[in-house]
Amino acid sequence: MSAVSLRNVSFRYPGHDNWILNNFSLEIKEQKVLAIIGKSGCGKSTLIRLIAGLLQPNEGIITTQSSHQLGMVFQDPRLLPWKTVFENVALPIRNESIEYQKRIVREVLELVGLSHTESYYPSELSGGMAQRAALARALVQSPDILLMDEPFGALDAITRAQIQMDFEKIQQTKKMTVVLITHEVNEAVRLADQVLVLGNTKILDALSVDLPHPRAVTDLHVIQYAANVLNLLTNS
Ligand SMILES: Nc1ncnc2c1ncn2[C@@H]1O[C@H](COP(=O)(O)OP(=O)(O)OP(=O)(O)O)[C@@H](O)[C@H]1O
Repeated sequence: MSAVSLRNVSFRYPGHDNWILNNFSLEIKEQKVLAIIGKSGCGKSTLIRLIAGLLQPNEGIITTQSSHQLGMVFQDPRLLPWKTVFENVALPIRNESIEYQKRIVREVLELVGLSHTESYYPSELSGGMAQRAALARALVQSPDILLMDEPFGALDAITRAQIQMDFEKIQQTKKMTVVLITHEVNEAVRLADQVLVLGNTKILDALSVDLPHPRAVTDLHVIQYAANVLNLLTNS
């Protein structure tokens, strides 16, 4: 079953001649992680903005199952500096009762390993902690679909590996439909069920990653899949 479906979608930015997507079709399967990888400027962020409904296609149809709740995580955490971690994470549910906010925010903060930072301000967080807070803010509405645009791209290698491992665990419990944009082949293979290689205006290749979770980047099978993706990418 598809959570999101794109049928013959074409898109170009207003005032620009070049098509970013041209007659593009894609089925995003429910509860699976789809990683999108591709050269800089090929249209990955544009694709995610179209799925989020932040941009409208010039042609074609994008359908998201109507009951689905969308969450988004960007490369930068985009926390409000004058609000505490609790208040930032609670923002999407600020109209709910305080009791409800407390219960849910504490639940997601625990999930991302930030229980101790409830009253911190963003300036008191490390880059990895801030990104965890951004993830918590996206999880607070229990999204069925999580759109992630290079969510761990600005983090150092060790922090990134830790947050990937935690995200893998969260995904194993929550079973969201995830679209993950990444430049990191290892990250794609570690987290995704399917890796798409995007080229100018179209999908160049797709690879299913048929390995059990949790996956270690040092696992020989993971290394083999990563080599295959790298191969597709360099030949694209
Ligand atoms: N608001 C905009 N107006 C006009 N053109 C844009 C706009 N945003 C992006 N583009 C162009 O669309 C193309 C695709 O951009 P997009 O950001 O989707 O690529 P990307 O694959 O996500 O790149 P990167 O990996 O570098 O983040 C690029 O040529 C870019 O210059």
